[in-house]
Amino acid sequence: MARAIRVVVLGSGSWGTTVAALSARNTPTLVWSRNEETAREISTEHRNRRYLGERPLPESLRATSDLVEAAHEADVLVVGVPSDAVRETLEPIADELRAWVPVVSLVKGLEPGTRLRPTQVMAECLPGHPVGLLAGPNLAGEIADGMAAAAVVAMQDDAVAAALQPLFATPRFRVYRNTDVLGCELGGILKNIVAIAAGMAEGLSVGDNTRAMVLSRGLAEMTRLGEAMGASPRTFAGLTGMGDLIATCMSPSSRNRRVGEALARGMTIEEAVDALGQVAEGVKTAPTVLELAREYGVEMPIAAEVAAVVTGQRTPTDVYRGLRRVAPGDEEDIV
Ligand SMILES: NC(=O)C1=CN([C@@H]2O[C@H](COP(=O)(O)OP(=O)(O)OC[C@H]3O[C@@H](n4cnc5c(N)ncnc54)[C@H](OP(=O)(O)O)[C@@H]3O)[C@@H](O)[C@H]2O)C=CC1
Ligand SMILES: O=C(CO)COP(=O)(O)O
Repeated sequence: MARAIRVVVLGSGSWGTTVAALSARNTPTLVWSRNEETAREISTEHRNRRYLGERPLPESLRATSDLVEAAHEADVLVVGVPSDAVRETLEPIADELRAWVPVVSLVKGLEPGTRLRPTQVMAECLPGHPVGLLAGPNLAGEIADGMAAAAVVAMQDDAVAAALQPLFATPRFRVYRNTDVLGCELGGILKNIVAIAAGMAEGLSVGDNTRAMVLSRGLAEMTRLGEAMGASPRTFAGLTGMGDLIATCMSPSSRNRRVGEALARGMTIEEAVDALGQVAEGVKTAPTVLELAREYGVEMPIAAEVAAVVTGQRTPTDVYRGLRRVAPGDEEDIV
């Protein structure tokens, strides 16, 4: 009998641990933490209290703080560290992985400096491995609580995606497939910026019409950039686009939305990020996305306002007062 596929998850934050817990229900799973104490807590107490409180983790889920040991075990490698830590995490294990181990990104931010998407960084660090992602409206706490949700495994090769699907799926976690890796990845990255705008709106107590405007115009500019870069516009209407945008902008537990709310209440960006104690990818990604928008000749007025606030050039109040700055054009003018 063939042995079971072994999944290794790099990163023991809220989402890395939650995905590892899903996978551990289906197949042997090991999570790597850079923190020895967190690895011990997961393996022996079946908890990750810093990120998931008292939620119990499967007893079968093992953890290690030895990155090379983790790499040696992987039949499938899942990467769940923040975007600015992907390269430094993967470079040391490039020669430790077996050939052709599929790499699945959970990461929703661009690499600062290079402007590369996480799957591009992964392909650079781990040449020859199939690289894709798992994304969708997946707030970690809700999934760790067993609430129903859905996600997408995006891989260029649909056969690889089909093999990965059952590793993460549970009766309450539906996993779809998509071959538009670029569109699925950009959806998860760009919605974080709109979520900061939605958080600012929340902190300023705007009306529901304003909330809806931010979401729908946010989706329009996400789609516009995605199509200019070569993604399918249809992807942005799905789970990884509109789905993730709605979940993140509506949920008080979204870290990106919470940063926006804190800014609207007068905190500086440094205070807002410190208070969070977890990653909010939209903060560093907003200025980087603007550079991409310029390169592709695409208008992204919401991202521009968010970038101006997170870099301290404007306040949330100025931004919402400044909604009139850009004259409205044709609504259908997506590209
Ligand atoms: N949380 C969620 O609901 C979802 C998150 N995501 C995405 O998943 C990615 C990971 O986020 P999430 O788990 O939420 O983040 P958290 O902030 O909850 O955890 C980050 C994890 O990465 C580790 N880490 C941070 N910096 C480094 C580094 N330089 N080298 C190695 N490890 C590092 C942290 O270790 P330590 O604890 O030691 O600091 C921690 O284990 C992000 O891109 C996020 O956007 C995607 C979908 C849902
Ligand atoms: O990506 C997420 C939900 O799908 C998590 O969003 P936050 O990082 O804003 O919490």
